[in-house]
Amino acid sequence: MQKIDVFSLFVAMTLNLSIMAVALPYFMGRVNRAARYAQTGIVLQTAGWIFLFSSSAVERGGWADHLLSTLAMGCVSSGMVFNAMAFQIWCGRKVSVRTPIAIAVLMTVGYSIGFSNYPFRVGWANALLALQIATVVVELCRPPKVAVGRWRWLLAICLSIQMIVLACRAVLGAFYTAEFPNFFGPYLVNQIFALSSNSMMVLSVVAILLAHRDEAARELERLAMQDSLTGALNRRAWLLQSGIELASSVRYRQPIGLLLLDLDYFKQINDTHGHAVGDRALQLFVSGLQAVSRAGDVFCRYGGEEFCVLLKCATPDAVMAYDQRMRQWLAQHSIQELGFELSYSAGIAMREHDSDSIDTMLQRADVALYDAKSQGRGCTLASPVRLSA
Ligand SMILES: Nc1nc2c(ncn2[C@@H]2O[C@H](COP(=O)(O)OP(=O)(O)OP(=O)(O)O)[C@@H](O)[C@H]2O)c(=O)[nH]1
Repeated sequence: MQKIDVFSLFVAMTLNLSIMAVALPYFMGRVNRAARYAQTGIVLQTAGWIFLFSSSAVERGGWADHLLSTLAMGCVSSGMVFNAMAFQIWCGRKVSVRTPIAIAVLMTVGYSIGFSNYPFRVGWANALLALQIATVVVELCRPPKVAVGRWRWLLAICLSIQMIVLACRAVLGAFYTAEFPNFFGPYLVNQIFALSSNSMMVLSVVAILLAHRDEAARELERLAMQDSLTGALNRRAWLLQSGIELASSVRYRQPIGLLLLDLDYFKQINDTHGHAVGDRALQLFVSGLQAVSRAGDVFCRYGGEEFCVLLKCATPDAVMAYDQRMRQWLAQHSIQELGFELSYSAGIAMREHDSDSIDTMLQRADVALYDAKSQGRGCTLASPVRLSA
């Protein structure tokens, strides 16, 4: 252990961090907010270490040492804030980093004020950095809001190790100053710190790349399931989910209904008001479906200006009630938001036999919809009976 050269280990780590700080943005290309935060975190950590090295090259305790060391503390702690923001987004949470920011400010200001007192500044900086990391570890251990991979535990372990070593350095620096007079000296805790910092840095970057890959996979899945204009499920995703719901309705002997809705004279809307207004009408229609849907109702943009809703545990009356709520919602909102009345025709199909599939129900709903169009539009039919107007 005596042969381990702390200074060289930290130089190697800073060099690797610097390469990463430059290479990651270049190789990751255009990335979203979380990855940008993580990259910024790495850049700040790198800057922190460079300042720390620079401070060891100037007169010890002088103004340059004071300035460079304070900048180092500010960069390292704010780097952790950016990392914390990235981790929160990757865990599907809202960004909330008031505590890590408060600790970063408190640590940097306290460090600068107490700079001339070595035991104080070492104890203070290391203890608060350990505390800041603890808040990030706690966040990582909370159940995430989206499905995330094992990178979360990898990061939690890496950060916990860093936190323990920092806490040890805080105690040694503050209370055993004579045996621990500087950062790069050949002391056991420095050697452990240098070794763990090196390996944890490599593992943390691996975890960050894994988190980024996870997020990209989630985004691809979302794009594959969602209609990009309206945010509603697309036909493929709806068919998948509807198949499952239909099977479950057979298994538990529950009624299930399907409503196929088609906007009236939509070509005319596009021709008269322009394509952008047509797009807004589609988005408004989906807002309406969202507003009137209840738990268990699954809707999608089936294609063009056609939408489909599957209503679980719904009798024909419940499907009609849904249709009425939607017509009321449109009557209240369309003129106000679009400047004209938006109406639709619809067809209803209930599951009649255990052997019914979504396809057969869609065919029946389509026949009813065709009849509704033929009868003048703006109404809902469940073939062969006209149910509403
Ligand atoms: N703005 C916009 N228009 C779309 C989109 N998708 C399909 N359309 C248009 O929707 C129109 C559908 O026209 P039709 O099938 O004749 O339907 P319609 O005019 O509503 O006629 P009826 O259904 O019989 O009342 C076409 O002009 C399509 O170009 C879209 O994403 N945005």
